[in-house]
Amino acid sequence: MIRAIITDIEGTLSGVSFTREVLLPHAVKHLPEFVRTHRTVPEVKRLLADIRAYAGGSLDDEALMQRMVAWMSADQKITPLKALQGLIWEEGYRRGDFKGHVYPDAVACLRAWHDRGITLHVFSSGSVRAQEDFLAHSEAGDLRPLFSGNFDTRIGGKTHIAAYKLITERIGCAPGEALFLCDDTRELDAAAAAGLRTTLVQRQGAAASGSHPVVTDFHQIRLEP
Ligand SMILES: CSCCC(=O)C(=O)COP(=O)(O)O
Ligand SMILES: [Mg+2]
Repeated sequence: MIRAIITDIEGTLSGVSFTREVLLPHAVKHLPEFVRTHRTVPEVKRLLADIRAYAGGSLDDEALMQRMVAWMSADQKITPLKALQGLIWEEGYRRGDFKGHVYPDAVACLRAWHDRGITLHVFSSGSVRAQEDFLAHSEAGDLRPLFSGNFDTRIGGKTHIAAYKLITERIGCAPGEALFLCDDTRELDAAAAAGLRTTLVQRQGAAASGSHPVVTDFHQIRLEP
């Protein structure tokens, strides 16, 4: 029996184009000004130091800025970079520059599963803070009350089996009682290896499936074995 559902965001609950065409360009555009005005804020200072270390440690400020822009433009999922993006997006959501895109079928099913007593969780490369802002400012309103927990790559990489074991431990269910919904087969493979049930969400209806059940819409998701 499924007691917990864990969902990815980009490509699953939300369109890839929202990240690529709205969020990432926003972060790239506002990065220089954000760094200039926040570089002494302890959290930002620590994230910049972590990103510089990830880049090899030797880049000067200008080179680091160029590297961050290149990584963001390529949607690189680097944990401290994702955390920095989350801080930049927070201001964008607050100003009303955009709302989080969510597929209506996903919202309807999440509400129904929540009403049935299934707990809902997010596991995304976006930082927990970015996830919460996305849910709070979604096109369908504030979705945070539906969710019992959020996880980002600080718990482990999304292709790492250990991350899924830790998540189910934190949720307090057996791996086999959790269903992971995602658009990335490598992430689903890791979840399945950890013992979770899995479903591949292919919003574009593409062909590749492998060993995971495939849906194009949340209404097609089966919770029964
Ligand atoms: C709310 S996070 C915005 C999307 C994002 O930046 C991201 O990296 C999502 O990746 P996912 O793991 O959800 O595919
Ligand atoms: Mg995804």
